[in-house]
Amino acid sequence: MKASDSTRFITQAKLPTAFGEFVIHVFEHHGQEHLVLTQGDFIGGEPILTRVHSECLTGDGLFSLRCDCGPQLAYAMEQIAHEGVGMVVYLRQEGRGIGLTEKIKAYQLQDQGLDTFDANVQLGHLPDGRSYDMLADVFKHLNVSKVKLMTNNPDKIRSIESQGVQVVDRLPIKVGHNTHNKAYLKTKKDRFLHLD
Ligand SMILES: Nc1nc2c(ncn2[C@@H]2O[C@H](COP(=O)(O)OP(=O)(O)OP(=O)(O)O)[C@@H](O)[C@H]2O)c(=O)[nH]1
Ligand SMILES: [Zn+2]
Repeated sequence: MKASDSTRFITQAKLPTAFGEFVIHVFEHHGQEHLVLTQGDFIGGEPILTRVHSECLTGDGLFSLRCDCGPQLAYAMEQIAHEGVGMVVYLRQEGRGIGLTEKIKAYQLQDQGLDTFDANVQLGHLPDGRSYDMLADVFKHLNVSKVKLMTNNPDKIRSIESQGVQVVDRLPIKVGHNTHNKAYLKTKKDRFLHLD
């Protein structure tokens, strides 16, 4: 790995939240900031309850019902607080890596009848343009080698394992279903092969 490919730890601070006190860690990879919220002490070798969450400004910050991101994030933080130990890796990969403006363009195409997969393709993007390469250094910095991963996305599990981190358990995360995101969630199962 070239030095420029590595993920650098920048700083950390306390972050009191509605779900208890976390520590927020800032990392930098290719000029992009990524965040990790941790709670509790990580004991080397213990599997850590983990959510690897992709940025969704509309869902995480603006209460959008088009997706399930906001409730998934809240659920993950709640579960971590319940366990007392865990982390949310918050990757700044808005719109599955295509960015906010392109995601809203994809929404416009979905308003016209395309599904989320085809909308990305029509705009000239991969259906899912995310990469998880930055995670190896992040996990190493935090001394995490095993995770209990909250996800329905099989790609995410494979990508994380390819970074040398063992996914010892996969915990489904099924919250935030509503009438507006019914088709979106069906497409995730049918075309992105998301798990139950
Ligand atoms: N391009 C695009 N991105 C979207 C759309 N809806 C949500 N996103 C983005 O998708 C990402 C979340 O991906 P999801 O497929 O919901 O979930 P996941 O992270 O793959 O899987 P889980 O771990 O099970 O939640 C976020 O970056 C959102 O901004 C959409 O219609 N088009
Ligand atoms: Zn979302």
